[in-house]
Amino acid sequence: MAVVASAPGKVLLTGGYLILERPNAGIVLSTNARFYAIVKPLFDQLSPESWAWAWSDVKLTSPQLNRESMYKLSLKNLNLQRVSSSDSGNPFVEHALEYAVAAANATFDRSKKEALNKLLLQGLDITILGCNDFYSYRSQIEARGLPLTPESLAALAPFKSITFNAEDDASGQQCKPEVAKTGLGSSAAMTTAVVAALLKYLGLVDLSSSNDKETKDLDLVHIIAQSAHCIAQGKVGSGFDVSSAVYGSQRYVRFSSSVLSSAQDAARGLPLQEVIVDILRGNWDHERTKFSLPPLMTLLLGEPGVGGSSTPSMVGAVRKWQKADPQKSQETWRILSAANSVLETQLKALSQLAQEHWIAYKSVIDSCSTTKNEKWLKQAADPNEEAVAKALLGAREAMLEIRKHMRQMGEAAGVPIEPESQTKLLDVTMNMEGVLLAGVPGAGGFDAVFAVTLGSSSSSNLAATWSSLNVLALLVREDPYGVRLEGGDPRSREITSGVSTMSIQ
Ligand SMILES: Nc1ncnc2c1ncn2[C@@H]1O[C@H](COP(=O)(O)OP(=O)(O)OP(=O)(O)O)[C@@H](O)[C@H]1O
Ligand SMILES: C[C@@](O)(CCOP(=O)(O)O)CC(=O)O
Repeated sequence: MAVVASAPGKVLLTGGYLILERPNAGIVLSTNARFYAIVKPLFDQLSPESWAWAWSDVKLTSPQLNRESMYKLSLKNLNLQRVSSSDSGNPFVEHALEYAVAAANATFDRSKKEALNKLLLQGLDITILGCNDFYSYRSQIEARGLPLTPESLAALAPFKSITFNAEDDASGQQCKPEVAKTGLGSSAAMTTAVVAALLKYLGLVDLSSSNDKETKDLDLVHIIAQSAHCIAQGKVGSGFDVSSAVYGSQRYVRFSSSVLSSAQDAARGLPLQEVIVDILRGNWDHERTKFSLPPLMTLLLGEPGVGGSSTPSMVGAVRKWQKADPQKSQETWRILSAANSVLETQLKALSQLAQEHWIAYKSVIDSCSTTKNEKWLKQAADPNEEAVAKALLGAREAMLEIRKHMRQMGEAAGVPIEPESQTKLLDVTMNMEGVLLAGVPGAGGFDAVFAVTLGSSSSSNLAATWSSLNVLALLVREDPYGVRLEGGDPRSREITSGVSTMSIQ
């Protein structure tokens, strides 16, 4: 029987770079863009000779990249060996598989281990699929002469094939990733979906109910996915992307990287069976608290160019600057950290006001949705409305402060964190009626920008303005849910629900 799990992509609203160091926090919103993993047996029945086999056959298919790889998984030392492939493999899925099987092996008693071996001898057939929102389709839309609008995106066939970035960029722009992506964290969502589907398939987690057991299950998915993701990436990032893929929107403080030191040793030859025990027993000290946008606010993403930026090279440059100019960099980080906290506090205050004074809250949001920010305070008719308007303006001020110092950090480190073209776009965006905030998410650069709009009409107005500025408004919205089990293959769901009236193949 097939198991299908999915995990969401993310947008880091605050905390880019700072979140790499404890105890700095970041606000991360998960999205309705999801990555799916389908796991099923490769063979219908156990072959009569299979009892003598010391390996499991694994097939990994990535239809959007037109890739298929075959592996052998040693049942003795749990290592995965690629035996044939149309490409260079997928380190994220490969590590996810090794770690998930090792976790089952380390946890199960003898009889469960025998059942596990039998299941593995039936082989594993893994398919991975990412929603279109993870990837850039701008070039195809432009090439077909279609308008740069969300409607053109909605007309694309679901799970469309992915554009690779050209290796030699004619513009000479550095930092381009392998596939043309929007910056939603495809590798973290992919790793998390694969780990969840495998742990469920192997019988280590349940994931179908919401109780204490569910939290324990999610914690297990998290530590396995986080370890596999770091090792596959070859670096220990802050982990906000994996955490939001597992638990959904949240305020996040990173784990201490020492928890992964033994996994890093594994990359240098320590047996996986030993490493996994350390990972399972490790002191995972990350903090996560519930956070989502206040009511009547919409998260929007706009893609200003094609292909996005590669985070690791930007992080490297910022770290170099921190070493070269500790005094200035500490000062910038202090200001950024304070501004991040103010934005968080104002958004929390708005959620609170919505809860306690809904009528005043709704009335202010409605009137602000059609007016520019200079008028927001003047429109407030009583103290409660004034409190709402003040919190909205406080959030804007904090965002402007964050942008200013992120820009300065980029200039000092010599990397385009908020490059000039993005600054112009964000300024126009933040000055529109009904727009609360706009910024570059995460590490910044040329990935899609985000905006938070107020009320119902302002998001379509913003999409239309972006389109006139040659910016493609994506279909992505905030969706606070993390990893989950799915009822079936998402491709059959798309077909049966007859999603789009017209499909661009
Ligand atoms: N549908 C897919 N099938 C197989 N591999 C994929 C798929 N989508 C993305 N990948 C792989 O995932 C990796 C993307 O990782 P990378 O860290 O560059 O981007 P990201 O996780 O989206 O980063 P960001 O947080 O900046 O968005 C690439 O190696 C890419 O080949
Ligand atoms: C720069 C950094 O703080 C954020 C990167 O975010 P993103 O991948 O650009 O969304 C790196 C990290 O947190 O791992």
